[in-house]
Amino acid sequence: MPSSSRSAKDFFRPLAVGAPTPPTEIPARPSRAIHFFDPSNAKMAAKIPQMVGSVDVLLGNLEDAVKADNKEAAREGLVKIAQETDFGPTQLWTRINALDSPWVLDDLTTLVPAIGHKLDVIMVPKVQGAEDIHYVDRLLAQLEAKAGLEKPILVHAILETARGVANVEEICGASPRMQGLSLGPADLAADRRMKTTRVGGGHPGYLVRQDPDGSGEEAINGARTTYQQDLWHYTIARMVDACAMHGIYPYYGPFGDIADVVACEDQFRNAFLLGCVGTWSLHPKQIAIANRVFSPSVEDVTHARRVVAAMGDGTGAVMLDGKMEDDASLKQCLVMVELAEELAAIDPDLKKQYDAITLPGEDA
Ligand SMILES: CC(=O)SCCNC(=O)CCNC(=O)[C@H](O)C(C)(C)COP(=O)(O)OP(=O)(O)OC[C@H]1O[C@@H](n2cnc3c(N)ncnc32)[C@H](O)[C@@H]1OP(=O)(O)O
Ligand SMILES: CC(=O)C(=O)O
Ligand SMILES: [Mg+2]
Repeated sequence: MPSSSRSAKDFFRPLAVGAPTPPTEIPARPSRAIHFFDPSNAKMAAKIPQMVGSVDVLLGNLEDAVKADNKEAAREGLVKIAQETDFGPTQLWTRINALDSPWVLDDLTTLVPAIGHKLDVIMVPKVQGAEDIHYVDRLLAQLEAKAGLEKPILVHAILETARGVANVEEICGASPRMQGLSLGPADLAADRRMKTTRVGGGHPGYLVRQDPDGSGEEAINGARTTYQQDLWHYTIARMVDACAMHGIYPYYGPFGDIADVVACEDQFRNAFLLGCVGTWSLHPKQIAIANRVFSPSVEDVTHARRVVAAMGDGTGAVMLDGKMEDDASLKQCLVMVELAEELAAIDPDLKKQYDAITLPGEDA
């Protein structure tokens, strides 16, 4: 049951007369990389039409990282790009300004009538609780009705305040428009008064240390292995559970150390393994990393297909390569197989790789 003040029978009714009916299910559209661009930055904006087809989501950012003096130019720039570009299979998203900012009302009242028919998802920053989603939900319905839109615009919330994290389940269930959540590690760190100064990623001081080999000062000061820990594990795990419970999609967020492609890939992979479907890309070079990490490897798809084949009707237990497989490992393998199929449908390179897989006993 959605955590909404609306009754179950009203939950999927439009919130304004003439607005499109909200979805009862959120489609699983590939969104491995949500690529951010500043529509007020002429150099960046000029690159966007050429990026169509090479990235799953293009997101015109209007909030943080856009200078206050450029807020209007960013909004107008996004309208122009959206009107002039055929996005084909690539989704178009935007991140509006925060609900307590002086810009957000103009963001919504400009974008929905001008390009609402092209906008797939509106990302709302600094969401604190269901009340923020209810506000956006009603306003979007009114604007959609006025603009005569036929497809409802979906809503994505950024988890970047302590209150937002505490209310994560009610945020996910606040509206049938809810498409997903992203982690906002920079604002969240500030709001929690964490002692980091980075945009996402780890910290060398957040670690565990091997016990001393013996007792006394010499042992304590001796060589002891340390392991850096993931600062974001708890929040990502909460986000994944809340999203799964509500049938919506979790994403990692930004990785600000653009030069450190290795740690970026690790952070993305941790999120992928924990259940996230995608991440943000802040710079063109992060797109390839995200696409690689959030597409199951050929080895994983091969193994998953072998388990599916070995499990026959899907019940019972079998041994494969010395390991027990049963109904539950089959379900995990089906997650991989289905994701591979969804991605192959939009990514010809991946399709070629997955199509080339042959299982033992099959003809090559
Ligand atoms: C905490 C948060 O809220 S995170 C989300 C908000 N932040 C963002 O959206 C940041 C988006 N990204 C950016 O602003 C930029 O990538 C920066 C500032 C990080 C780096 O920008 P630059 O110093 O220009 O990077 P760099 O010199 O490597 O850029 C290479 C080229 O790629 C272009 N480019 C850089 N970032 C992007 C982008 N996100 N989209 C498209 N093109 C881009 C540059 O314009 C440049 O073009 P050129 O070769 O024609 O000169
Ligand atoms: C993603 C974001 O907005 C943040 O980390 O603050
Ligand atoms: Mg933020």
